[in-house]
Amino acid sequence: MQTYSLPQSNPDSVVLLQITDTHLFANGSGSLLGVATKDSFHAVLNGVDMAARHFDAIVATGDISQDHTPYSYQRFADGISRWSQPCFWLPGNHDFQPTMQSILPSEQIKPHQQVLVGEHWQMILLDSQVQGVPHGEVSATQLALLETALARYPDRYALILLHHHPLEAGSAWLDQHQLHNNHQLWNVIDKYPQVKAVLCGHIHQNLDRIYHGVRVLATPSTCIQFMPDSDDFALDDNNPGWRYLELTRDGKIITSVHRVDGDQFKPKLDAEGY
Ligand SMILES: Nc1ncnc2c1ncn2[C@@H]1O[C@@H]2COP(=O)(O)O[C@H]2[C@H]1O
Ligand SMILES: [Fe+2]
Repeated sequence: MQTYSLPQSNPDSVVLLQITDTHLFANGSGSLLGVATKDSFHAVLNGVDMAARHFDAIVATGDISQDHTPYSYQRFADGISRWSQPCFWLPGNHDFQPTMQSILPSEQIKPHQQVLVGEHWQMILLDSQVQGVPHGEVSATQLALLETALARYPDRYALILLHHHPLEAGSAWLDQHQLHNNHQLWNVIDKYPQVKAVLCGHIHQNLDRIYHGVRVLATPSTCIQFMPDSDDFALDDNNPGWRYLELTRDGKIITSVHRVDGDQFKPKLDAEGY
């Protein structure tokens, strides 16, 4: 497995910017439940620029595309090209990996699944996609890759990234689409105390829990948001957002979710859906 080394610009910590669930289309006016996802994606990019907070890398945790087209991925690449920081991405249930890879190699977007982050951390990006269905599974190959990475660097704190949530988020309609073999992921994690957090997307909402002694974080989409703790499908009128994660030299994670201003990205339930 190829490993990427991300240099540490600040001796005390490394900062990641997480962007997730962009659901982009080739067609610039492509919309999901009434929200033009290119526009909301760019509103998040502009929000990050307004925040003017330093970050060392971008992590994009899946559902980059809604229509599987190569150009939808090019839209993502063009959007983040305003920044020079490297981007690490992984597939969600809506992604189509052949076209996702068709825009690589790219100067900025890296295909690596293992990243040595500064001096004290590593991050491991997993593929939890099951072609054609919304739920996720981590294959034996992905579990072996994770275990190999963790065993290789016992002295580095570990952040595991994947698209699907590896625990019940609290909404029945959504939890049917969680990581179906999450017990197998947790069986591996339980063996490696250096794992500090699991970071995911998919549920289009802010989640921050401790599970098996590990922090589990999910982050708002850059387009529509799902209502937390709702057993039936329900949209939330919270705005699109992003997350910063500061990984400190002593293994702490300082994280915050931020959202765009205004109300131009409120979804419409009766609009065209998934
Ligand atoms: N009304 C619904 N009931 C159940 N699942 C849905 C509904 N609407 C969308 N989904 C699926 O649930 C998934 C959760 O988020 P995704 O964006 O991955 O894609 C979504 C759809 O595949
Ligand atoms: Fe998803």
